[in-house]
Amino acid sequence: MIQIDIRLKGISHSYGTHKALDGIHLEVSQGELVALLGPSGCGKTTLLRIIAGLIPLDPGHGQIYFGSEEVSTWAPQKRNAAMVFQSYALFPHMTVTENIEYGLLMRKKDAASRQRQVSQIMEKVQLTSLGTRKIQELSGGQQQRVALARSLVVNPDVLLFDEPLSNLDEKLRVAMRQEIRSIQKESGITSVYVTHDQEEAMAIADRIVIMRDGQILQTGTPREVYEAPVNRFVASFMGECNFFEDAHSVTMCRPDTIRLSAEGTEEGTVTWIEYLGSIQKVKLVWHGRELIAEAFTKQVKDYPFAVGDSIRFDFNVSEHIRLQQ
Ligand SMILES: Nc1ncnc2c1ncn2[C@@H]1O[C@H](COP(=O)(O)OP(=O)(O)OP(=O)(O)O)[C@@H](O)[C@H]1O
Repeated sequence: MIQIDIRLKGISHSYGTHKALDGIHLEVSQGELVALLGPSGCGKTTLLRIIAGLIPLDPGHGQIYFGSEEVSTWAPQKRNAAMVFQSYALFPHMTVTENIEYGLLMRKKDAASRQRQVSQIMEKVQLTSLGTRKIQELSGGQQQRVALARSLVVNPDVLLFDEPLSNLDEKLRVAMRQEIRSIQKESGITSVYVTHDQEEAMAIADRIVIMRDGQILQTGTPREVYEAPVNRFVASFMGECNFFEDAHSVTMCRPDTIRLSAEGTEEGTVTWIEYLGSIQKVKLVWHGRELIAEAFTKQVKDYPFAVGDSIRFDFNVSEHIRLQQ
């Protein structure tokens, strides 16, 4: 297959007077999966729909390239991009096979190649045994798999995911995101994946794009945006943090870098404990300010504490991350 990259240059979009996207520059490499992550209303869906061609790009509001082709004004069908939605958008009265075959029929493929391509894809997403079932006879996870198969079968150059897992329960979401990740890697289709779930983005993406108010704040690998966030917003969006501020700078540390131990040189008072199985979250007051720490439950067994106790801990200031204000 031919792998293509996606390049977005200076994309802007307004709904009436509201500027939903403001000069977005982004490159997605061949075979890469990039997640667009940000709070509700930051412009993720608008950007995805512009890439798909479902929202036309106004003249002078940027350019979109798929490989060496500028596709900015192309109709959605011509772009050969497939979308996977949270609402599945399947035909309920048709069988699994018919749903998957639909895109090939529209492209006027002959019966033999339709059958071959449909059965290959059904095997890949483990639907072979469910081919004759109607959509309403499937679970949410199985329906999502049909949606994925239906997108893959037409051999798209680009896969666009719009919060595909948000209708599923937690366990299924985790299983499906691993499946999507491995199918995407195996097929090597350049992909953009919209989510507002930071953990999902970290698990699935090669790189994460953090957006706010129609702009990109940071782009990086999951590790980069978690461990080296550029500012407070990105730091907080990627996980809990303790901020330290003086007149000249802001630094932060993640809760797991505060080490609770009887030998610790600092001392605080425990105000709150959240038991989460293998780890426990602990709030403590230290020199009049609140810190959030995290400890492995097996370590807590060696150094037990309760709310109201005085607790010892260490944190290494040299490990703190310096932020732009
Ligand atoms: N059709 C529309 N008409 C007017 N405003 C819109 C329209 N669609 C989206 N918006 C506004 O544009 C901004 C960006 O919306 P968009 O749907 O792209 O955000 P999002 O990051 O995908 O949010 P969510 O996570 O809630 O889906 C929001 O402020 C939204 O209210």
